[in-house]
Amino acid sequence: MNINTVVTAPYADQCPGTSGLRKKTQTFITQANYLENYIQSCLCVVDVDKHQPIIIGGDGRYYNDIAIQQTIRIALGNGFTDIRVCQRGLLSTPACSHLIRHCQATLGFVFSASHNPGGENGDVGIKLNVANGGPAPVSLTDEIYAYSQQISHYVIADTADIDLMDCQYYRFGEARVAVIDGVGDYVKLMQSLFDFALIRDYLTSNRLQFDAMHAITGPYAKAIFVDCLGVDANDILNATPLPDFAGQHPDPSPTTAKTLYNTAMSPDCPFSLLAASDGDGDRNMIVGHKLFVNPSDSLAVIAANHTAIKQFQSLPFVGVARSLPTSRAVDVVANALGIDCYETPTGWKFFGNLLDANRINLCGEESFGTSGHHIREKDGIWAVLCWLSILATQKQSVSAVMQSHWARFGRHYYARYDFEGLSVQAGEQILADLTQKDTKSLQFNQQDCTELGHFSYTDPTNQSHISHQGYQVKFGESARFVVRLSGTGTVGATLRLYLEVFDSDFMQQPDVVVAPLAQHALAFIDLARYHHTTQPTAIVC
Ligand SMILES: O=P([O-])(O)O[C@H]1O[C@H](COP(=O)(O)O)[C@@H](O)[C@H](O)[C@H]1O
Ligand SMILES: [Mg+2]
Repeated sequence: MNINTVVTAPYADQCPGTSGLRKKTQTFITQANYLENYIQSCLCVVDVDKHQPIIIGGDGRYYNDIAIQQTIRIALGNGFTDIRVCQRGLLSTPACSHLIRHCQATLGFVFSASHNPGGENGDVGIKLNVANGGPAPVSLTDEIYAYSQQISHYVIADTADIDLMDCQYYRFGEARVAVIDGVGDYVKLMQSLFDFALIRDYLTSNRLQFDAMHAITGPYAKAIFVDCLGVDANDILNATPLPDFAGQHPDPSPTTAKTLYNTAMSPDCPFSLLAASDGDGDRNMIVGHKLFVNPSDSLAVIAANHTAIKQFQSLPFVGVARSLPTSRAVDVVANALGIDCYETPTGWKFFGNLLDANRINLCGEESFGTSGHHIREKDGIWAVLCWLSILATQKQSVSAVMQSHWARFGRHYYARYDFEGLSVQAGEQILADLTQKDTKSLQFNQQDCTELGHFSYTDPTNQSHISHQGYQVKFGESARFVVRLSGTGTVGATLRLYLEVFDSDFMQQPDVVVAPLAQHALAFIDLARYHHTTQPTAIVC
């Protein structure tokens, strides 16, 4: 095996966002060494035993094949001797997290831009996960970025493409590249965490519809829902991963998973539970007949019903965590259970240390992410299995489960308004100017503002500190809004406004309840000064 050293030069824009490096596909295609620079930077900085396994896969999107083959060559060039690549290159983010832990790997790459569109004109991303199975922490991504800014060369093996169709080994001197099954170990993990007999029995008289959105969860959904749990294969929509996701946006939301959502809202919907996952399989959307379950509520319901889930039956249920903009519905449950509840910045990487320290068993985010201590990533299919376990145990519909939850704990009405297409400068200016606001007379529904400011977080396990993670305005326990900039886009800036209003009357329309708070927040931000419209481009409600 020949190893070549290739001279290169830095790209200024290789700073990772909320979840890895995400750019337009064309950035990777047209800019020489763009991928290679970043992979080399990661491998130089990680400081791991090169004889331990590393895992490589992706969500099946356009450019995955090139990224995977080049990463194998660069890993070989850098002296890694145990490289494990998934069959056909297919690996979901949660399955990668599990494989890392299961094989005692030191790191894993998932090539995915998550819920962002794929194809030649879509997006490509590089997610790097570390030895605990979780996303690389900020300290590491900062170092990777710093390395990428002074890179002068990368090292690459002169080897042919590996055939990824079948599971087999390839030897290169003392190094081995193994093509492994990316699905089987994850299926075994799910079988160990849930009572499959209970769920299977429930599904003999109740139907699940699942939308894999032409993305990575198709093979996992077939193996779990169809082969193990007896779901009709026709009830798994868009189950074959396609490089361009059939031109769709692989985002599990009411607007993008439209067919499934419309089925749920139709009077004669035959399904008890409808669900979807995103490009790389870590997000989930849960819908019942005529009821969209807000992700923040989903987290609270799973916490309140954790005893219905086998995974949570054998260990003490000690704590939960949510990101700042996620509603406080789970806080109320944690309070009732007498357990800890942590508030972290947006991004799954902030949950890892809490999970490693056994401070929490369950965590989630408003952005359609939920997971437990079984891995260090959010997990779309796992969340669906949690809901199936709850429905099978309670023997009630999704809306009955929600109504009894709200009757007990009250309801946190919630919405997220997204304003896309801002310039980066305008986005940053809005957040900067919030600091200057006069807030003395700020009130909502006769309630004074009780707290406001930029959110900072000190990780209680290692005291690492991070500031400016979103601006929060609180009106006691009764209402709150948060403003932050998205960290997952690839063009311009997206401003997100998160709105939360608590009411014990749970039968109102969420959009109606949050509308006055939205007006209040938009006036506070003074969005019209920075952007041509105050109409959101998308509302998740
Ligand atoms: O894209 P994913 O599924 O990896 O999701 C990523 O981004 C989300 C926020 O996105 P934004 O910064 O745009 O609000 C985070 O909540 C999530 O932890 C992170 O993994
Ligand atoms: Mg994702």
